[in-house]
Amino acid sequence: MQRLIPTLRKDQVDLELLMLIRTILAATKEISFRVSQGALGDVLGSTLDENIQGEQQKKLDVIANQLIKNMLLSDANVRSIASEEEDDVVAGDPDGRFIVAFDPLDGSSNIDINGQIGTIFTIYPAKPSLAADDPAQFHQTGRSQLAAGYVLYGPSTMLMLTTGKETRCFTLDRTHGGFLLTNDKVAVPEKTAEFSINMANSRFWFEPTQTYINILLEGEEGERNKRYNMRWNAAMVGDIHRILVRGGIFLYPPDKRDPAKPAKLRLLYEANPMAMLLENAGGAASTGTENILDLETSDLHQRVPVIMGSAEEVEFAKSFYK
Ligand SMILES: O=P(O)(O)OC[C@H]1O[C@](O)(COP(=O)(O)O)[C@@H](O)[C@@H]1O
Ligand SMILES: [Mg+2]
Ligand SMILES: [Mg+2]
Repeated sequence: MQRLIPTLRKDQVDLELLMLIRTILAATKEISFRVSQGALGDVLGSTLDENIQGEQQKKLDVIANQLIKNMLLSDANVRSIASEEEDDVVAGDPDGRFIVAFDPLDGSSNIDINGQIGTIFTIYPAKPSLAADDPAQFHQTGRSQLAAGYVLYGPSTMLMLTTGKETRCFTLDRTHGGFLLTNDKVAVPEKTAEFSINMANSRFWFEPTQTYINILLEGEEGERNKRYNMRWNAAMVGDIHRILVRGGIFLYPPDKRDPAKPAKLRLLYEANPMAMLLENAGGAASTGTENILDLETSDLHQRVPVIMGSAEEVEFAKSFYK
C-alpha cells in the first residue's frame, strides 16, 4: 500500500505544501494517541473556559488546539493561523507562503462518550502584502484552498485529503505510524436515500427546510418515491465521512432558536474544507442559495447554512430555498 508522501509527490504537490501537510498530520497522530488513551490519558471532561463563540471548551479541544498550533508555529512556511478555539489570528512566520485554518476537535460533545470525533483543516495561499496577524489573510473564497482534509478518530484513524485533484482516503497504520492510501479516488454516489439533520430542531426550522424534510419523511408515498433512512452523528466529521463512503445528504440549516446565530457551522474551518472534499469526490455543497466554495470569508468565525452530499439530492434540496 502506498504511503502518503509518495502519493502526494505523484500528484506533483508543491514540496513546501507537502511538508506542511506532514506537519499537521504529525500533530493529529499525537491527538489520535491521546484520544485512544481516553480516561487513562486525562483528556476527558470540560475546562472552565468558553471559546469566543460562547461554547464551553472540552479538555481535548484545548489540547488538540495547542498541539496543532505549536506544530504549525514550527513551520517557517506558515504565515497565519486561524482556529475555532482561538479568538484572533495567530501570527506565524512573516514570510510564510501559506495560511492554515482548523477545527482542532470536531464533534466535541462525542468526546466523553467514546464517539466519533475528528480534526478538520484547510490550507490557503498567504497574501504577501498583508501582515501575518491580519485577519484579512483569510478573506478568500473556498475556491482558493490549496488542500483540505480531516482526520477522523474512529475505530481506526483515517485521513481524507484533497490537494485539488481527487479526494483520497488514508488509514493510519499504527504498526509503523504512517498514513497508508486505502482509497485513491473517493466517489460519492450521485443519488441517496439517507439524510442527516438534527430533527430535534425541526420546530425552529424555516419553511423551506420543513417542506423538504417532510417530503423525505413521506417515503415511497411522497414525491421522491423512496424510503429514506436517517443518521445523525453529532459530529460533522463523522456524518461527512459516511457520505463520502456511501452517499447521503447532510444539512445544518439556519433556524429560529437564536436570532443572533441563525446558522451553526463555521465557514472557514468546517464548511469550506468539507465542501472541497465533497466536490472533488463528485458531491455538492451549498448554503441553499449559493455554492459554499464561492462565498468569500469576511469574518474568521463566520457561520453558514450547510447542505452537502450526494449531488442529485443536494440539487433537489436546493429547489426549496430559491
Ligand atoms: O449538537 P448539534 O446541534 O446536533 O450540532 C452538531 C454539530 O455541531 C458540531 O459538533 C460543531 O463542531 P464542534 O464540536 O467543533 O463545535 C458539528 O460537528 C456537528 O455537526
Ligand atoms: Mg466543529
Ligand atoms: Mg471544534
